[in-house]
Amino acid sequence: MTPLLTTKGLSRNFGGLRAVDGVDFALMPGEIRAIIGPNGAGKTTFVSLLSGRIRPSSGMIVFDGADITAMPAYKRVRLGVAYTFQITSVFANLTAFDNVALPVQRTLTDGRSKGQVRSGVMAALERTGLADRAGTLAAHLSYGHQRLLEVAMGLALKPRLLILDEPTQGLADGEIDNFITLVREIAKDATVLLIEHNMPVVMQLANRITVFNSGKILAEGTPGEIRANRQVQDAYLGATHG
Ligand SMILES: Nc1ncnc2c1ncn2[C@@H]1O[C@H](COP(=O)(O)OP(=O)(O)OP(=O)(O)O)[C@@H](O)[C@H]1O
Repeated sequence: MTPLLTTKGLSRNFGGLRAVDGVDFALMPGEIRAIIGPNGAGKTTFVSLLSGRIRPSSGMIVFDGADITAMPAYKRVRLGVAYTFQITSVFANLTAFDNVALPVQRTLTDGRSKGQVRSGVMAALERTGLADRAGTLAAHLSYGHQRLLEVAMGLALKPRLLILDEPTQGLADGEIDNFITLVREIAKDATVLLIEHNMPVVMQLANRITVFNSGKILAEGTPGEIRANRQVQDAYLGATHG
């Protein structure tokens, strides 16, 4: 199988700091990949490079066989790379429906109709369980529902790769269970890359886990392999699960 996305020697410096340092990475189509690692390990910088939100200092990014290293973010969105954190800041004064209508309209480049927008919006709201909140102002949604609305906005772009940055942060336990179900559902027709600090979520959801430390990949493997990895325990898991 050919990877959906690869990086070669991907690096990003901030002044003298190598936030991402020579990363070789490959993501297979259809997988759910979690990125974990201590604070400041370079996780957000890495996914920001993939989405085009920031530019690499050196290295290369290939998506579906095309070199996208120099491609602006909006073109990557058209290719199917959606980064919720970047694209989908929820507008508090718009309804859930109108928030999702924004990315739906972006996907309908030629000849959009009201009916097409409506069905695209409702499909994304239904998948995230927000259909009955369509008319609610985003500001009046619970925090958990606002996070789900971000996912709905990402889904509305019909991504082939959906990148989620700490999607369960601030969710209640019951909402986390629903979120796990939702991501499994999304992964039936997309590849999912998520940065996640909640270890039970990572262990349940991920097919494979990539561990970042000091801008580099420290380890990669199945949840079982990562749990058993001494270096990972020392650098990260030990610190959070004493
Ligand atoms: N725009 C920036 N300017 C300067 N330094 C930055 C910038 N963005 C990130 N950094 C630095 O790069 C390093 C990696 O940060 P990054 O946010 O990618 O880590 P992270 O693994 O996502 O951390 P966290 O889990 O805390 O979100 C950190 O030392 C951070 O301070």
